[in-house]
Parts: sequence; structure tokens; C-alpha cells
Amino acid sequence: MIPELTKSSVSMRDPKRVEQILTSMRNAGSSTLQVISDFDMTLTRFAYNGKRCPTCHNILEDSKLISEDCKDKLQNLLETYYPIEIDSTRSVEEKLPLMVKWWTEAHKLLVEQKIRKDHLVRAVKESKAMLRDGYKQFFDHLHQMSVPLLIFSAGIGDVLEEVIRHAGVFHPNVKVFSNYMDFNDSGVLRGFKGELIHIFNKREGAVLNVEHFKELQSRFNVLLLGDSLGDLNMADGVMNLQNILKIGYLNDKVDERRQSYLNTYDIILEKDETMDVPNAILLYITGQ
Ligand SMILES: Nc1ccn([C@@H]2O[C@H](COP(=O)(O)O)[C@@H](O)[C@H]2O)c(=O)n1
Repeated sequence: MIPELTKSSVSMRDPKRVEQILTSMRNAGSSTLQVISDFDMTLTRFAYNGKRCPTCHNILEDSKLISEDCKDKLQNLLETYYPIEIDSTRSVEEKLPLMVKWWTEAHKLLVEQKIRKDHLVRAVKESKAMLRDGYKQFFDHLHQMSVPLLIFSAGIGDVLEEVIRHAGVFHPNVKVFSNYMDFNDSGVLRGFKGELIHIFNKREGAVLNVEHFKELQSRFNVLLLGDSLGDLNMADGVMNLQNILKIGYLNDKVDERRQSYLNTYDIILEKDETMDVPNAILLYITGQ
């Protein structure tokens, strides 16, 4: 049906069900579709030439905007909490308070650095952040077909926006839910706006943004892209949901986590740094 689904990186728990969902979504047409995607390590690459690529937080951590002492502290936090984030032996209940602690401590350290809003452009430009291969086709196709793309990220909204603006794909059909920085009148970081979004509270974030989903009521078919089990809840605010196809990038600790991803995502992409499969699926659904 879609040749890319036979790639060696692709696994499916129930290929027949995937086929049924795809047929249903294609028959309903692109006017009924919305795409909801995570950002870090889903739209961005996990690794390039064997080296880890940065998340939104890492872009700041690696930049000249942060003192060496602060870099060490943020690195310690990463080394402590990232292994917990991806630990398949711990429950979400056990991880949740630890994730809140990680995000809260990291944001406090960033605020202490008195980061200037007008320096973010340069930090992104000088960073090693990379969108996945095929990103341009993904963003441009959704734009051409007027399909809304919601990027739902526990990263930093201001940095995320700059990454996609820098790549020339921040089209008007893109909306972002994320942690946005709060700058004072002089353009200096003084905190973060609204409720904290971390990887395990995207359900609450989705429900809080009811107005967005109300506007998209007629788009009852959802293509969801994520890289963590927390991303599975990103579509919880969608109204009149009829079909949802969940694609999960499995980037790290692949053998330990394969079964839980197979149980929860419809399609999993193991160590696949491309947008080939989402792009092929979008072309199919939109009848191109
Ligand atoms: N201080 C931090 C906190 C989180 N991260 C990573 O960011 C990712 C969250 O962003 P999504 O777009 O994937 O929702 C998450 O996977 C954390 O590993 C970080 O790098 N530093």
C-alpha cells in the first residue's frame, strides 16, 4: 500500500489495523485531517554521524549565553534525569515528580543566566540542531494542503520557533504548545509563562487548550508523531475524534523499550532519522 512501510526500521503490531485506519483517513480526505507532533527527537534528529543532536534545552545549554558553571550544573541534571526519563523499568508515577524536578531546576538555572531575547536567534544559528531528513517536504506539504500542524513540546517554545523559522518552514498552519519564556521590558529572561509542560503532562496541556481543538472540530482524523510514551496523550483534547494513527520514533534503548512502543504506537520507527514514513503516509492520506 505504501512502500515506505516495508523499510527495515518500521515495525507494526497490527498491520491490518494500520491499513484500515489509512484507508478510512484517505477516504475522508485532507479537509478532515490534523497533524499533532512532538518536537525534540521527533521532528528533530536524535543523532548525526554517531553524535547526539541537541534538544531545545540543549541548544541554550551549549550556547555562549550560559556560563561554564551553569553548563556544568545543567549537564549534571541531564546525566541524572535523562536516564530516568527513558528507564523502562520505572513507572510513569515514579518518574513524574522527578521530571518536574528536572524541568523546574533547569528553568531556574536558565533564568539566573539573564538570557536576552535578542540573543536566541544567534544561539539557534550556531547550534547543532537538525530537523529530520525530509522535514521540508513534511512542513511544505501540510502547508500546501492547508492541514493544521500542532507542535506540542515540553521543550522551549521560543527556541523551537526559532529552529523552524531558521529552517524556513514556520508556515501559518503551524501552531506551537510549549514552555514559553517570559522576558521583562528590557528583553531579559525573568521566568516561564503558564503551566509547566513536561513529557508526562501533555494530556493536561491538551485539555487546557480546548479553544484550539474547538476550532478544528471538523478535523476528526489525526496523525500523531511522538518519541516518548508521554506523547501518546497529545491528542486527548481533539473533539469528535474518529481515526488516529500514532507513529513513534524509537531512538534510544531500542531493545528495552521496543515492546512498550509496539503495544502503544501503531507504527514504530527504530533508529530512523528521516521523515520518509510520515511523508509517504501524508501523501497517501491526502491523495497525492
Ligand atoms: N532540562 C531539560 C529538560 C528536558 N530535556 C529534553 O527535552 C525533551 C522534551 O521535549 P519534547 O519536544 O520531546 O516534548 C525531553 O525528551 C527531554 O529529554 C532536556 O534536554 N533538558
